[in-house]
Amino acid sequence: MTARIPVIDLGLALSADAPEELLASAREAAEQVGIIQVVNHGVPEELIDDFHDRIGRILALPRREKAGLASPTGHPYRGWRQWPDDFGRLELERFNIGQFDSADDARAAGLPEEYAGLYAHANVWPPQEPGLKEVAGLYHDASVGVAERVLELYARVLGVPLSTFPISGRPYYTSFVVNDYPTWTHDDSERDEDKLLLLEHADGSALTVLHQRGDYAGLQGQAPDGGWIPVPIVPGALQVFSGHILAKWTNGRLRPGRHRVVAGGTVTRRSTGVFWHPSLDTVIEPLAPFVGDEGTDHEPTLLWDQAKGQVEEYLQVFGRPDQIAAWREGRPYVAELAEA
Ligand SMILES: O=C(O)CCC(=O)C(=O)O
Ligand SMILES: [Fe+2]
Repeated sequence: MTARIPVIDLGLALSADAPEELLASAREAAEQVGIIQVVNHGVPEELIDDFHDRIGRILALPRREKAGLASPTGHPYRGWRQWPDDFGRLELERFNIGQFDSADDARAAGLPEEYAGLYAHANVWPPQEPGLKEVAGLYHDASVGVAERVLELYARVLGVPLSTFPISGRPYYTSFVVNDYPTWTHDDSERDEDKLLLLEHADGSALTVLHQRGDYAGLQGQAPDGGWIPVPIVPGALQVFSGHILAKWTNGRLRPGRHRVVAGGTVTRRSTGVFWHPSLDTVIEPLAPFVGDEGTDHEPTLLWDQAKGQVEEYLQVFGRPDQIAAWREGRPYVAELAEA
């Protein structure tokens, strides 16, 4: 059977009378690709539009003004940032929002002291868009609700109770990013591999809830045979990727959704991802119903051990020398771009 990325009516799929074929298509996609699109997902269209429009006004500001929205301390996951490729050509622009505005806010929300330092580098809230913070909060929370409902769907299609997954009663951990991809004017290669704006990867989350807008299917998901399946823009739909945590919980029964982004289209492509994880003190390991007689090859890992070193690891792999210097010295980093 050819792997597919279905569009699932989430409300219907979670209802008592969900059609069998709908549940089967969700299960097949989760087992084979790790990506679905969802509609009737419960996030109001006006909220998605409001967030999209507000962040769009920020991204449309002149570069000089946006440079003022870079993290004041060079944190790679706060505020505005541009990613040039090796030729200095703009590949991706991002606006990152931490789960809490500050370590104090994290403590006040009940995050144990040992983790509060993750939020020592404040969020950047653009003065140009005073309502952004509130709308971003609503959008984030609604996306978390979608992740929770998709996990409920996957529990259902796997035939296990939702309580199998260690997610209740403790604060979840999230990250939140807006991606803005330029149109690609540098060459007219026909090969997608020559026009990658975001390299293939699977997310480190349990589930990622994405919203995409543009005029072409730039997002692709990987099929079991290694081929790439376009994820078309379906108005109103959200995309949900299974991350490494879900794959590990299910002992590999559910596949982590590998995905990448290629250039194309005539307008800027934009996506917003909310990466949903269990609480930072969770030991991530295959869960009992998924471990048969043959056991598991997965070692247990503490989520905190993954989260605490994320910035250093990222900079070691991808950081440019001037970016690393800025971070070490606690000053903003704005990438050099080649002259257009
Ligand atoms: O832009 C997209 O569609 C995907 C973004 C993504 O994969 C990510 O931010 O991890
Ligand atoms: Fe991703």
